[in-house]
Amino acid sequence: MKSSVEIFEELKTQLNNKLPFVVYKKPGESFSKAIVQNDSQNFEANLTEAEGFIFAPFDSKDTAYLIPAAHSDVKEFRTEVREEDNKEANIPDEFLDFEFRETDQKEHEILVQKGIDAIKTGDLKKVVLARSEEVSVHDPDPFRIYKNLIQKYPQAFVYLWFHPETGIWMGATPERLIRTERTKFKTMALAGTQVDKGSAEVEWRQKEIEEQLFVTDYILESLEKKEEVKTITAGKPFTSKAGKLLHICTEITGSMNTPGDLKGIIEALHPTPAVCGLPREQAFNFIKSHEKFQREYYTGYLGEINYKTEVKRNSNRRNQENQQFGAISKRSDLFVNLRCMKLVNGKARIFVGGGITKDSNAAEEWMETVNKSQIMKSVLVK
Ligand SMILES: C=C(O[C@H]1C=CC=C(C(=O)O)[C@@H]1O)C(=O)O
Repeated sequence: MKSSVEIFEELKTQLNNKLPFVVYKKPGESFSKAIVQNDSQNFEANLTEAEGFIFAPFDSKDTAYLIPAAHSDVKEFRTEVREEDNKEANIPDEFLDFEFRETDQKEHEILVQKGIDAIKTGDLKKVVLARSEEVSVHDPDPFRIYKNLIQKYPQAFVYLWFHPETGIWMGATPERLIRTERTKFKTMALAGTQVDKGSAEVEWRQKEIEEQLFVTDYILESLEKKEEVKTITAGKPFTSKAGKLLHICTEITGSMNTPGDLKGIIEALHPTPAVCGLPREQAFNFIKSHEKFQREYYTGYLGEINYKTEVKRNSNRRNQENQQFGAISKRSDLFVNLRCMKLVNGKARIFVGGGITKDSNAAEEWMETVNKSQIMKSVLVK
C-alpha cells in the first residue's frame, strides 16, 4: 500500500494536469480512497448505467459528472484521526474570527422572511433557504484543507473533488442520501439544528421535531410509491452529531425488488425536504426564484454508484444458499453535498442553508447559517 504522502503527491500532479479525481473518507473509517481518472475525457453521469463516482448538482437539469470505474484507478491509504486534533465539539475562538458583512445578514433575513410569509399564506409547508459567502484563504492548498477536515469531522463523509468542468469542491457532510448493497438499502431523514453545548440530555423544540417529521414522512411516502421498493421501515428519531452541531435523524431501511435498481429511488429522494422543501416542486420553484446565488453542486449528491465489490465467500455450509449470488456485488453509497465549499482563485465559496417552516425566525435562521459556515471556516485556518 502506498503512503498518504505518495498518494497526495500523485493527486497534486493530477490537479496540475487538470485531470479529474476525488479523494474521500467515509464516516468513522480510518482510511481514505482516491479515485483517479486515467484519461482526459469528460463523462456525464447517466443514472441507469453509471458505474463509478458521481458528482450531481442540486438541479437535475444541470450536468452530473462521473469518474467511471472503467477509466480510473482506486488507491486506498490510511488516514488516522489523531485524538489531540479532534476538536470538533469546541472550535477555538481564533478560528471563528472571520468577518461577515452586515448586508449578508440583512439579505438572508429578508429571504427567510419571504419564505415564512409564503408558508403562512400558501400551500408551501417547508422551504430550505441558503446563501453563499466568500472568504480569502491564506494557504488555499486543498490537500491541507482535506487533511484538516478529516481530523475535525471524523464522523462525516469528507471529500475533495476536482473536475475541469466543476472546479474544486470539498466538504464534510453528515447526510447520507442512500446506501445499497444487492437488494438492501439504507437512507436517513435529517433535519433540525442546534449547537452542541455538551449536555447529555438534548432537548428539541416542537418546531424542529415537526420539521424533521416532515422529512421522514416525505421520504417514506415517496419511496413506498415506487414499484422498485419491496419493503421499507423507519427507526426511532435520535440526535446525531455533526461537528459542533446536532441534528435529529431517523434511519430508514428497506429492500428493492431488483438489486441495484437505483434510478427511480434516487429520483424519489433527491432533492430531499432536508435540502429543498415541501411540497417539493413548489419549494424548488421558490428557491430558484428567490435565492440570489447558484447552488451548483451544493445540496446535490455525490459518491460511489454501482461500484463492483468482491463479496467474500464463506465456506460455512449454512451459508451456501448465499453463494448462488456469485462473488461480485454492486454497491452504491451516496451522500448529500452539505457543509461544503468551492475553491476559486484562492478564495473559498462556502454554502450554507436551513429549513424554514411557519414557526421559523429570520434572525435565528441567520445564526444557524453562521454556525454552519464555521464548520468550513475552522478548517481553512492553518
Ligand atoms: C441545508 C443544510 O442543512 C440541512 C440538513 C440538516 C439540517 C438542516 C436544518 O436544520 O435546517 C437542513 O435541512 C445546510 O447545512 O446547508
